[in-house]
Amino acid sequence: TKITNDSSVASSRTFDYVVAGAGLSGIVVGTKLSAQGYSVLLIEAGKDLQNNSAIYNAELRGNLDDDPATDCNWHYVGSYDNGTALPITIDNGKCVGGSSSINGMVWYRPTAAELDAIESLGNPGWNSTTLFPYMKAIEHNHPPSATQRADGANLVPAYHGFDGAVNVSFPVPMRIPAAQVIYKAAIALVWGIPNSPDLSARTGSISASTSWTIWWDPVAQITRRASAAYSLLYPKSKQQATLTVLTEHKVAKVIFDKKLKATGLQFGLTTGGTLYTVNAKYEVILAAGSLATPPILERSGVGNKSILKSFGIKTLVDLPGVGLNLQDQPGTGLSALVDTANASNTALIDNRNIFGPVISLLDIDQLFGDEEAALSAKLHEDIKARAKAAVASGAEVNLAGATQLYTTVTNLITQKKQPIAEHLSESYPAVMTSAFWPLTPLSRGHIHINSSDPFADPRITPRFLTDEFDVKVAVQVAKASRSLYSTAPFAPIIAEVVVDAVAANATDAEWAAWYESTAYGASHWLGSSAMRPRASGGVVSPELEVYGTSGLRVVDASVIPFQLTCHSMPAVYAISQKAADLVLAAR
Ligand SMILES: Cc1cc2nc3c(=O)[nH]c(=O)nc-3n(C[C@H](O)[C@H](O)[C@H](O)COP(=O)(O)OP(=O)(O)OC[C@H]3O[C@@H](n4cnc5c(N)ncnc54)[C@H](O)[C@@H]3O)c2cc1C
Repeated sequence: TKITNDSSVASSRTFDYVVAGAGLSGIVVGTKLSAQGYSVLLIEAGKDLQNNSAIYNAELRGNLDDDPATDCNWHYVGSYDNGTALPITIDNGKCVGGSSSINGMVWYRPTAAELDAIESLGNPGWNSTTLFPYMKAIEHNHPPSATQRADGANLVPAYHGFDGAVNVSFPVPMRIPAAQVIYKAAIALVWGIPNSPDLSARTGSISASTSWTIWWDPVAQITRRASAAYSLLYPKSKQQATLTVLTEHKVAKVIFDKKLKATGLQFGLTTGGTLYTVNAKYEVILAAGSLATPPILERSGVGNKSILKSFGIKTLVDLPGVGLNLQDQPGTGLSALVDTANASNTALIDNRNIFGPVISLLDIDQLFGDEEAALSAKLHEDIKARAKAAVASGAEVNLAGATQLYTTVTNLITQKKQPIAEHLSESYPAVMTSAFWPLTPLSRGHIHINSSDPFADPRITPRFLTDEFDVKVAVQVAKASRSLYSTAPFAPIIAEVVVDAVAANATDAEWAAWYESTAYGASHWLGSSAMRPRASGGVVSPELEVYGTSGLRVVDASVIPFQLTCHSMPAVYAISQKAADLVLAAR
C-alpha cells in the first residue's frame, strides 16, 4: 500500500475506484475493493499519524488536543439557527483512520428492531439479518480473562466475532472495579435496570461494563487503539499494491460527464492552492463522513438548487435532502465529590482515559415511570406538528418524508421500547462523574456549504435540543443521574452530592437551561445524506447511489437515516462492508 502526500500519485491519473476520505468507511471500502485486484485511490484531507502516541496508545487519548503535531481533529464551528457560533466546537477525525483515530472506542451493537426499521423506511435489504453478520465479520473479540471477569467484564459470544480485523476487548487491568460495583448497584436501585452480561446482547435497555476497540500489547505494555487504519490499512499482512492513499489533500468536488455519470474527483492540498483531477474508471465513492460528504455534493452541483444558486454553483441535480436530517446526541455530565479518605483509591478513581466503564441505556418506562403512558400518547399525537416544524426549520424536505421518519422513530421509542437515554458511569480525580445524553433525539439540524471556496469549512447547524421531547429526556436523565449519588451504594464514598450542576431544588426550567448551556455533541453524527426514498427527502438509494447520478455512491455514516441506540462504529463498519459488496456486485 502506498501512503503519500505527493499529489503526483493521483493528479491526472486513472484508478478503477476513487474514494473521498480515508476514515472508517473509506478504509473499509477501499481495502475490500483493492483486495479484489482493483486499483483504488483514497484521498484524505488529514495526515498519516500512525506513529503518534496520542493516536496509537488508547490511554493517551487525552493528549490529542494538547499536541499541535497530532492535528487529527477538524474542530468544526457549529452555529445556532441565527448563525451565532455555538459555545462548543465539533470534534471530527481528520487523519488517516478518520474519527476512528480519535474516538472514544466504545463498542456495542445496535438492536435488531432499529436495524429492521431502516429497511421499513423503504430500504430493502438493510435489516438486522443482513447487517449483523458484517458486524461479526469485522470484530476480533478477545474474551475477558478470569481476572477481568472478576472485575466486571462479561461476554455473550453469540453477539461477537472472533476472526475479524478490529480488536475488541476489556482493558488490562479493568477500570475502577470498586466504582463499577457501586454504580451497578445504584443503577439497579434507581432505574430498575439489572446489570447484564454484555451491552451487545440486548433487545432494548441494558446496563453493563463497556468493551472498547482496544487490545493489550504485551510487548510494548500499552493498550493499543484498534482504529480502522491500524486494523485494516497499516498491518504488514494487509498491504496491497493496488491501494494508494493520498494524504493532506482535500476533495473539492465530484466531476460528472454530460449524462451525470461521475468520472472523477477534483482535489488539492488541504492548505489550499492548485486543484487537480483524478479519474475513476468505474465509480466515485464518498466516505468523507456526515459533516463533509454533503458539502462535497453541494460543491459538485448536487443539492438544493436555491442554496447552490446562492453560492454561484450550477445545479446538476436538484436534490434538496443533501445536508438535511443531520443528527447527533447532545451530551453533558455532572459530578459528585468523593470523600477525602477515598480520593486516591484507584479501585474507585484511576484517572485512566478509556471513557465510560459502565454504560446504561434507559427506555421510556425506566426514565419516566408513571408519566410514560401520557408521554407516549403525546409523542404519537405530535408527529405531524413535529414534522411540520422540522420542515419549517430547513431540517427536513417535506411533510410526508418527515412524518414517515418521525413515525418510525416514535414507534421504536413507544412500541419497541428502544432506549431513549444513555448514561456513562465515570470517575475523575476526586469525583464520580456521570455523562449522559438523549439517545434517539427528535431534533433535526442541517449542514451546508458556507462558501464556494472548496477549502472553507461548512456551516453546521445541529439544532440540539430544539425539540421539546429531547429537552424532557435530557432533564430527566440528568436528574436521575444526580439521584444515583444519593443512594445507599454511594453513601460510603461520597462527601457532597453535586459539585457542578444546578441547585438541589432547581426547577425543570433551570435544569434545562443548565443542560443547554453545557451540552456538547456525543460525536455520533449521521443522517445528512440519508438512505431514504427520493420523494421522502433521501439522498441515496438502497444501493447507496446518489439519486439523479450514476457511478457515485455514499458509504459513510451520513447514510444512516436516524440515530441508533449504540455508538456508531459497529453500524458504520457494517454499512461500509455491505457498500463494498454492492460495488463489487455491480461489476
Ligand atoms: C470524538 C469522537 C468520539 C467518538 N466515540 C465513539 C465511540 O466511542 N464509539 C463509536 O462507536 N463511535 C464513536 N464515534 C463515532 C465514529 O467514530 C464515527 O461514527 C465513524 O468514524 C464515522 O465513520 P465515517 O467513515 O463516516 O467518517 P470518519 O471516520 O470521520 O472519516 C471521514 C474522513 O474523511 C476525511 N475528510 C473529510 N472531508 C474531506 C475532504 N473534503 N476530502 C478528503 N477527505 C476528507 C476526514 O478527515 C476523515 O478522515 C466518535 C467520533 C468522534 C469524533
